[in-house]
Amino acid sequence: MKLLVLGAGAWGTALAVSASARHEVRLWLRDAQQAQALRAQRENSRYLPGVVLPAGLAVSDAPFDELASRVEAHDLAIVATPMAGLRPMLRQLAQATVPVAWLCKGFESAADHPDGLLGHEIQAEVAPQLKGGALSGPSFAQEVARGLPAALVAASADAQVREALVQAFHGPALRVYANDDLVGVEVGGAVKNVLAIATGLCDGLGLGLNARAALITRGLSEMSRLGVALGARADTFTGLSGLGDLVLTATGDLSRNRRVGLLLAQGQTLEQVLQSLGHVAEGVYCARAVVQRAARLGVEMPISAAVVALLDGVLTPPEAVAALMGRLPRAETP
Ligand SMILES: NC(=O)C1=CN([C@@H]2O[C@H](COP(=O)(O)OP(=O)(O)OC[C@H]3O[C@@H](n4cnc5c(N)ncnc54)[C@H](O)[C@@H]3O)[C@@H](O)[C@H]2O)C=CC1
Ligand SMILES: O=C(CO)COP(=O)(O)O
Repeated sequence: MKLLVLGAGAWGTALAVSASARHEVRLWLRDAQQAQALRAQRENSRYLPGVVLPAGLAVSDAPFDELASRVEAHDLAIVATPMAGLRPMLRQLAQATVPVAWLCKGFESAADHPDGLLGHEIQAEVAPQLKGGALSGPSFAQEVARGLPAALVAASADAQVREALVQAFHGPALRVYANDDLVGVEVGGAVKNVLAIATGLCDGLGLGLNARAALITRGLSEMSRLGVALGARADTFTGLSGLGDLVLTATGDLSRNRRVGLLLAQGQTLEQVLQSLGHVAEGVYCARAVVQRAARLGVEMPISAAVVALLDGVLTPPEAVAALMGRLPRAETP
């Protein structure tokens, strides 16, 4: 297959490296200088240091407005930008006839769009003809790039997109499962980032393993409630993009979202935390949209709401914990 990966952060680069073993892959960057550095060093030292780019992996810095025509020379295009770049990219690719899948996990930030849309909702607005879908699931870029085993989920309402993703990325170290519940897969990928901030905070404050297990379990419950209200299937949330990615991101120290919580617990300001990360932490940008969409649907999301209050500086870390622990007793609902 011929694959075009649009965006060379940690995850786009890792997947391009992984797929290069079996396919012809072109990795596109918007920054010509960075592209030149990748070609010269055969390494993405800014976003994925220590991983050699295979000789067969091509690096492109074609102008953004030429992407629409260039994409047609490929069998599949992967949008590997953060959520903030998805809308402009899908608008650019709106006429593409080849399948297009995105990797970003989030709701569009309330700062970028008042409705806080998921990827497939953005697509419906700006590229309704496109054959679109999402590749998600528990997968730290550094491990996938090193060829360690992982399992992903290829989600789309369109079987052609699911099949293209499986054909492109399923291999000896990556299992790719198909799922037609795109809403559920996207909600799982988005909400787990917000919950990972909460779990990082919990661990950073030294609240113990019991508290962490409670947060993950009740977090999964609020993720599923929102997803089902948005039209997802409940069982998607016990799958790779729900429970799977929640466990990985909430407990794995490679997670940038978890790190946000850990560093806030140490007393750093959000600005200091974001400066030190050097990568995107989508939970920071979409937490407010998660809570606002939930509120419009009458869905209670107390953990996510506490994260928003923390990020806004309305509550300190101990106050956020007190707000959650001080809630009235209630029946355990899934
Ligand atoms: N790193 C990981 O292990 C995984 C990341 N993801 C998701 O993939 C998406 C990208 O994450 P990473 O590659 O890790 O991010 P990163 O922070 O490593 O790199 C971001 C890349 O996007 C580019 N970029 C930033 N803003 C942009 C914009 N507005 N338009 C176009 N390009 C833009 C940057 O130049 C950089 O190349 C995120 O939504 C993340 O949640 C999903 C699975 C695993
Ligand atoms: O989505 C991820 C793993 O599946 C990466 O999580 P972070 O963005 O928190 O690093």
